[in-house]
Amino acid sequence: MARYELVKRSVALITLTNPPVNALSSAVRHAIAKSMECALSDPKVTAVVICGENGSFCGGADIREFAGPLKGPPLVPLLDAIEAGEKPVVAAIEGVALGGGFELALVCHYRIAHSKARLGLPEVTLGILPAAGGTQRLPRLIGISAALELITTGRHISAQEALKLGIVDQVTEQNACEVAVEFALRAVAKPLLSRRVSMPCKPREIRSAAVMGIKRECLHGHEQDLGMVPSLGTMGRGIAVCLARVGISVIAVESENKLLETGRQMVIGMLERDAKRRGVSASLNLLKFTISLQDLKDVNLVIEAVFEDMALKKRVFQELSKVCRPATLFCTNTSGLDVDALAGVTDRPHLVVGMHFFSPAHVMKLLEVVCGPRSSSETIATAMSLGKRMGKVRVAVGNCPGFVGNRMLKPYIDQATFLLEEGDFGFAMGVFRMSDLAGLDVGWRVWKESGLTGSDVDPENPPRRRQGRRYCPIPDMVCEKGRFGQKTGRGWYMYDKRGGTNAKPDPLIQILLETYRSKYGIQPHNISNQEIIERCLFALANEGFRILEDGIAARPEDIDVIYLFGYGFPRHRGGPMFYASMVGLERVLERLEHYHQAHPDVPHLKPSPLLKKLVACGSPPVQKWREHIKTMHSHL
Ligand SMILES: CC(C)(COP(=O)(O)OP(=O)(O)OC[C@H]1O[C@@H](n2cnc3c(N)ncnc32)[C@H](O)[C@@H]1OP(=O)(O)O)[C@@H](O)C(=O)NCCC(=O)NCCSC(=O)/C=C/CCCCCCCCCCCCC(=O)O
Repeated sequence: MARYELVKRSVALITLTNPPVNALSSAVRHAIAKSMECALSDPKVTAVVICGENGSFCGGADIREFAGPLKGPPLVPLLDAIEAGEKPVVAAIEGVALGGGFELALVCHYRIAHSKARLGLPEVTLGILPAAGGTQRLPRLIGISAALELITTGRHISAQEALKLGIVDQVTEQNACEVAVEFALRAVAKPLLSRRVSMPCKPREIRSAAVMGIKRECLHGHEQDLGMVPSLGTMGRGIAVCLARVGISVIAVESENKLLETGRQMVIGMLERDAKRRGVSASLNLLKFTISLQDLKDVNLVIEAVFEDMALKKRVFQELSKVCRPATLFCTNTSGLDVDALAGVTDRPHLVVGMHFFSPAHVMKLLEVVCGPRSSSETIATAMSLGKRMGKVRVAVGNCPGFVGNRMLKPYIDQATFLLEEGDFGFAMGVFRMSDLAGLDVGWRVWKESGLTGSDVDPENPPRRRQGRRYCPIPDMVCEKGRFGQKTGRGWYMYDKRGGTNAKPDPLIQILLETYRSKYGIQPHNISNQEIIERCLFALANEGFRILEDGIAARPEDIDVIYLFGYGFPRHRGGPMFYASMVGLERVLERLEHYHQAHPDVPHLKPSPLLKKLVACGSPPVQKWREHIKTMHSHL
């Protein structure tokens, strides 16, 4: 009922032999179980291929046995054992893989299909469910909506459709079995964890973590450890508190005893206040403070929270690679830098992931887990699970400048400053308060690094244009006056003291604006509330559509969660993407087209192709947008 042979010296070839369609009769199930046992226990065997005789993989349950009592080995444990095995198993699908046959293919770690093959779960046509794992594995492999459609219709799909959906790994015109054998040989050294469809990648248990921060001004310092001074900054302190209060032992890194003592007292104070509020005792025994990087040699995971500077972060990661165990995970707390570039300087790019905490880290709920192209599934799962343990709302996002939240801020802030330049709406908009809170120097530094402002800009360049598009230099002018927001007591608003939160309009900003407008001959005009809202929020959502197209966020709901929990988007509006759907995608498109026509030098106002596509498809509800997105990131 199944033939077992060794091919290419190391591949166990299991051929189902139950004509006419190699259905899973009791004898076939028995033979598969025996063959798998042989293959897994034979040291000569490094990989397995399962195929069917006479050009048919497997037609599912043997309908000839339906009339009698159920007998023979149950299918589910057999399939689970194939999937859990430590040797790669490849399904070579010719003819049909239906019902239990398809479920057998789903437990194999790879699937090769002949171009004429057909796959499907026809159980519904028999009045039953694909209960040998089909209802669980298929949605995990291709997503709930695509799987539901196949399960509830029972329709057969072609090999080409299966490839498009991500069910098979390769379609071939040649002998599928021969192709699968070659494929299996190449799969031998590869990790199997992420290929087991039913098992979401298991996160590692994190018992000890290190948090390190380094002050910006120490970038060019000359301390012994890193050639710079580690310091427990605001983010580092917040992260250390989050870790300790959920029972993870923390080593906090400092560079000198004075800074160490200050950081220690602040973290302990925060933990004690937190414990008092929650009526528990503070877990101070979990904390260790050190000035020696060598103390990190045994930790499971490091969260680097140094100043937002690529060169500095790279140096830190190079040093950490030398000190830490090869299996230690490296997380970078960055609000927008390239996680993969950092991974590239380490000896373990697959163990590097971004953890974008929001300040103050022990209060703010949101955590963007930034998946670099080389971050392994286990690394991502560990960061997600650690975030869960820390009580965070976690969203896995892709790696691009600013990730999701901060990338979307750019068009939003741009619109707010253009509106400020053009018109007279006072300072009623949240974006200016938010910028003062975050620190105006943060964006200023990013614009400088990207050549939008600063000494790299050609003096001949028109002041209100950069890189071929409209630019508003007013934020630079504010920063040039040393007005960095709340922390300096002056920004877009004035505050009663440094670090004060009581914002008042500042007549000096009004004067700055008037001088600026008269210099450039700008006639201020009244701008309606509607235009302010539309330009800011539709530009924000438009970037969200681009993020979805680029595969940086897996679904619109993720973007909404980021904006609700990290950026204070009004809850009752549901987030920028839901808001756009409530306004009506047609209306959003029409207004963006209108504003882009009026401001052709602002590319962010140009409607994104996905928005246009959704409108062309009749503006489906948010939950259905995913079906119209081409790029899918399997690890998000
Ligand atoms: C598409 C087809 C496969 C082929 O179509 P076509 O090319 O047009 O040819 P046909 O003329 O239709 O068929 C050719 C011949 O093949 C026979 N045939 C087809 N399918 C089967 C089959 N599944 N079993 C047996 N024989 C089959 C057909 O009768 C023809 O024969 P003949 O020439 O007339 O002699 C098409 O045929 C097709 O669509 N087939 C049906 C596919 C199907 O519905 N499959 C079943 C789906 S349900 C399923 O798979 C469920 C799986 C659950 C697990 C099953 C395992 C059993 C577990 C029980 C264990 C319990 C033990 C418990 C013990 C304990 O715990 O105590």
